[in-house]
Amino acid sequence: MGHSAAVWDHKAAFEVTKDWNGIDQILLRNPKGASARVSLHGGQVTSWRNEQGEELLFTSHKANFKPPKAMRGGIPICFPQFGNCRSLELHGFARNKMWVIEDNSPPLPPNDSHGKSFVDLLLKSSEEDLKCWPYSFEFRLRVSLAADGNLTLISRVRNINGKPFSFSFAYHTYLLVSDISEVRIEGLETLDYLDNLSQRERFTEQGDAITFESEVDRVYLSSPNAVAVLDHERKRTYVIRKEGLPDVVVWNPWEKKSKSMVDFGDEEYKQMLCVNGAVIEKPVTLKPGEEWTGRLQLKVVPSSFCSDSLDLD
Ligand SMILES: O=P(O)(O)OC[C@H]1O[C@@H](O)[C@H](O)[C@@H](O)[C@@H]1O
Repeated sequence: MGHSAAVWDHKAAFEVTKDWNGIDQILLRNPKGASARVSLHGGQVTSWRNEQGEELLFTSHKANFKPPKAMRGGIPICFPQFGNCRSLELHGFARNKMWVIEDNSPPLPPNDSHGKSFVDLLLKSSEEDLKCWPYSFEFRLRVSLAADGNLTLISRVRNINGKPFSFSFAYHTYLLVSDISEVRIEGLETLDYLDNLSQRERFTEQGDAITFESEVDRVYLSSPNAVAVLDHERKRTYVIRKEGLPDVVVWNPWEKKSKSMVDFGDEEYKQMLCVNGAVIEKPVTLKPGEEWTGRLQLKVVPSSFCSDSLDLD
């Protein structure tokens, strides 16, 4: 199909294989051996590995990869809503749909593909979606892996019909951490957040950095464009950079909720942390013909690269 994994000359370089449910998945590789996997089910990134082959995203051992539910882990796409504010299913339908590969996606600025291995996916509203959300859209997702191993997701949502619509959105990123008790988030201090554990009541973050000792389910509002997740035990830091995504969901189910989730191990909360980029408090409104773009870049740096030099502005 014109996309060979061996190609490395600024063209899309990917390989399509089947997962164990027979669903197409795309494998992206870079020349140094880093890789990422994207499933056509949900357009969900299911794996991201560094040059040493170490996995960087969490996937539950009890994850169910069978459609129509999104699998527990990786990076599910929440659209056209995050949460369950409307009559739609929780976190919207996009994560439960089959996406298609788009060979000639409308161009993005050249620096979005230069030197990267990438794939473009497309989701369009189906007859079934129109019954519960009567708006015609095209959702384009580019997933790219750069030569330095950084993973970038670019979402473009276009209104292609006669009436305006509004949506909320999140990349529900499940980061793999060594021990949740040893993890700290920087970049969200002093911000206001909505607490999902208190009927979305608004609070102001008081801590110098966010640490974990119980269930957390919050939406931090209007955050800076970079947030860092420091994993002391593994001596590495995830740096999340985002554009068009003002809010950040921070979620860890902790012990009790973990036990109530059928597709999640009782102890797995210790190894995962959802920190992401989202648009939740002020939904995006698109008039016919308008398009919205939301970018998320994930990068891992050694923790010796101390937070003072992370430049989280
Ligand atoms: O089980 P789901 O639908 O993937 O949702 C997982 C969690 O996602 C979080 O973002 C929500 O804030 C939680 O309330 C929710 O439980």
